Amino acid sequence: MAEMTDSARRRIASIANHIMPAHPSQSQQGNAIAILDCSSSMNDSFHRVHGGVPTDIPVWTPARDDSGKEYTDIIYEKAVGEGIAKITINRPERRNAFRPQTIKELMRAFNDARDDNSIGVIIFTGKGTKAFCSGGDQSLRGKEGYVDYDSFGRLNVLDLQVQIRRLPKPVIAMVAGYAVGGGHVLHMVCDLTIAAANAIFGQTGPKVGSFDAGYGASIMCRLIGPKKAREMWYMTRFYTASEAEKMGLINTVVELEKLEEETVKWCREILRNSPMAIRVLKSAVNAVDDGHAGLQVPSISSIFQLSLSPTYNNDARVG
Ligand SMILES: CC(C)(COP(=O)(O)OP(=O)(O)OC[C@H]1O[C@@H](n2cnc3c(N)ncnc32)[C@H](O)[C@@H]1OP(=O)(O)O)[C@@H](O)C(=O)NCCC(=O)NCCSC(=O)CCC(=O)c1ccccc1C(=O)O
Repeated sequence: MAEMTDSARRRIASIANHIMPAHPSQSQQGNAIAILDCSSSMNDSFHRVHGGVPTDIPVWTPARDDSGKEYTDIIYEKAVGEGIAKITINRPERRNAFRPQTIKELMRAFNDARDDNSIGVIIFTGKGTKAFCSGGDQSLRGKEGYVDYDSFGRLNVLDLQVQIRRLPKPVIAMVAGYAVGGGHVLHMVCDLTIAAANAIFGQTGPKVGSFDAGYGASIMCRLIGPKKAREMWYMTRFYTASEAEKMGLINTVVELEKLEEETVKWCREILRNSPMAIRVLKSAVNAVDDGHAGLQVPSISSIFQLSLSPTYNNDARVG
């Protein structure tokens, strides 16, 4: 094979950066080198690349928010050198059921990921392979619902749902095992859901006198239609991952072993696109269900402000 001149190398690097713009957290040079590797002969990175998107698992590093508090119920991580955050409910012994403390920690982590300009996509998942989340922790539920003022405060999961909907970055639910009850609503409020073949979806609330007459009802109707939504809520049946996919409840199903790999691949594909376009599209897709409250999302008002500014940049990553 003929030796490549420096100018040819630079030209290919420039085209490569045009095709796959570097994420702000990557150096332009690093990104170009990755593409150049693909364009050269059959080497290791060529094999790792599928459809132009690397398929290797990122290196996850523990992340913190600025409260200085430790996490007990969740794991919060960021991918080294990539714009991906991962937030994991870490109560596998309870099938990742949430208690008020869990929700408080999730809200802190989602806030941090929202405000971190190097993050473009957030993965939301549960520890282990048996459950994404089994809903509210039933051991804390008294006659008056999930109230334990002394130790935790009220169960604030509805605030978390709103936070995920308003968050101006895509949140991807990565589901292995059960996503049931309030845990099922949590995957529904995410932008996308990628499920392992062992995933099970369902609403269990009415069995224990609980219901979600907010997003839990409205988004479900939007996703699967009102007849199927009534079936899911009234009958409290469970559905397999392939049934859920056919119903339009989730985006795709993959083998359990490939779940994180596939989810990260989707994240990387999203990160190649304009974050501003994506944040406005998220608000737009949610607008019908979120009404005027949804239109208050900062992205919309930011765009008005930015478009009046002479320095307006279509790809600006505003917080
Ligand atoms: C999820 C299961 C189907 C899994 O079954 P299986 O794999 O056989 O495991 P188990 O042996 O049942 O469970 C293992 C272990 O985990 C404990 N556990 C499981 N789920 C919970 C839970 N939700 N809370 C507390 N603990 C849980 C279980 O007790 C076992 O512990 P051991 O010590 O080993 O015995 C199955 O576990 C199951 O059906 N779980 C219960 C699902 C459920 O009913 N969830 C609550 C639904 S209601 C809800 O989530 C609404 C809350 C809410 O978010 C809400 C939202 C909006 C408005 C209002 C509300 C509201 O206030 O209600």
